[in-house]
Amino acid sequence: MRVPADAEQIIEKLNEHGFEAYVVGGCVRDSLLGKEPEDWDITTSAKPGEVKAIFSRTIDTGIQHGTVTVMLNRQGYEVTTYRVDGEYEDGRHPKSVDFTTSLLEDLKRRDFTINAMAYNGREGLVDAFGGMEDLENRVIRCVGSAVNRFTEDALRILRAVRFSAQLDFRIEDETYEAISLIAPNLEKVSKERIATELTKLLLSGHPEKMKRVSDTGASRYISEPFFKAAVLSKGELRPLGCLPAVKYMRWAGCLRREQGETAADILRDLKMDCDTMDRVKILVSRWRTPIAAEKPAIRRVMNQIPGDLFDSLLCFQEVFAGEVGEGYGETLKMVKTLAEEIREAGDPVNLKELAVDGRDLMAAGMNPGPALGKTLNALMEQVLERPECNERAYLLRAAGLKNGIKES
Ligand SMILES: Nc1ccn([C@@H]2O[C@H](COP(=O)(O)OP(=O)(O)OP(=O)(O)O)[C@@H](O)[C@H]2O)c(=O)n1
Repeated sequence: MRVPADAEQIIEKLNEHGFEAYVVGGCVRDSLLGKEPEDWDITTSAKPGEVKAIFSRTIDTGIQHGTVTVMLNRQGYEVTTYRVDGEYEDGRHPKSVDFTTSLLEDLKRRDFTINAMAYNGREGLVDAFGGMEDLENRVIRCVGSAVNRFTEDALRILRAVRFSAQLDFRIEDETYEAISLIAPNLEKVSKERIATELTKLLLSGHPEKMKRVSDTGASRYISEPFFKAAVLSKGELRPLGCLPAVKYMRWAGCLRREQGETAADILRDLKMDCDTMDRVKILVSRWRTPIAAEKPAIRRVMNQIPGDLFDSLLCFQEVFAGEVGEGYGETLKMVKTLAEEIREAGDPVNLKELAVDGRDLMAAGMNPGPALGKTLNALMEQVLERPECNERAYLLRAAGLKNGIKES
């Protein structure tokens, strides 16, 4: 396994001071799968205070959970003391923590065999629970008793489905059975943690595995409104994988049968960020409406939604073209070509690009107030229809104002 030089250095330094240290968890799993790990976590026999005494630059990112971040070459490495923990309170950290002096004890309390391997240059791979075999057989299996692992942290139920979707692994029988049994505990897990897992699942290569969550009955304890609204039939979920792996696109795909407002409410309940919520709302409320293959109609849509969302909308409609209407795929091709031409020509599609603004109208004699906004919108409407009208003198005349007052 190729461990980055910085992580090696941290392990060696801990060794020099008489402590054990290994890279552990997701980074070991991903390396063995030939993927580049996002971050390298280190587990050690050193207590947080001892870690801090050894390294010159550290941050107390989770000292109460035994985690100290060691900074090396502007990169942060989470160094966590061997621990055996109780309930989890967020994705990585338990509420309470008991330290242990044994690597095996630490590995034993981890969720899945594929996540319970450690490695260092001296000892090689430490794989006490058959993680490597499960990686080879493409299996998600809890370490030891699945009931116990899920009882320690019910979010692990969703993690099991999420890893099976990310890696395209099957869930081993005992683990699968324990899901239904412990699922009621999901009711106590915070919405934020749940939403993070659901997002990872939706962004995975197999978002259709979301169906697993309802098959096991776990959906009932997560978000009734979401699972009621979500398109969950396997065939209908599969196209989600054709959408770009962009958070709001995948959520919108899953909630596409809903009204925009309802979709937003569901996401609000899951404590989703506002930007995602707004984008999902726009996509969900607009995607079923076909766009006519005519430039004014296209410019109007460009005017109505934020710039970067226009392409997302077309992409979304492309994936679900059959659901928009028969033959819509062909129309969409023309829409795309015309949209390209609109952009190349630099046609004005929003108020900022209009050749007059509120100040121009006031300088030409208009009083401030709602009428001014209405006039600007009416002028915009004209320009969306005929972009060649986007000329100051023409627009002022069209607004019923005398041209040139501003200059005089
Ligand atoms: N509820 C949890 C969360 C984490 N872990 C352990 O902590 C490691 C790191 O957790 P995390 O960073 O959340 O997951 P990764 O496995 O690294 O995967 P990803 O980064 O894709 O979430 C996991 O590999 C696993 O050993 C666990 O046992 N139970």
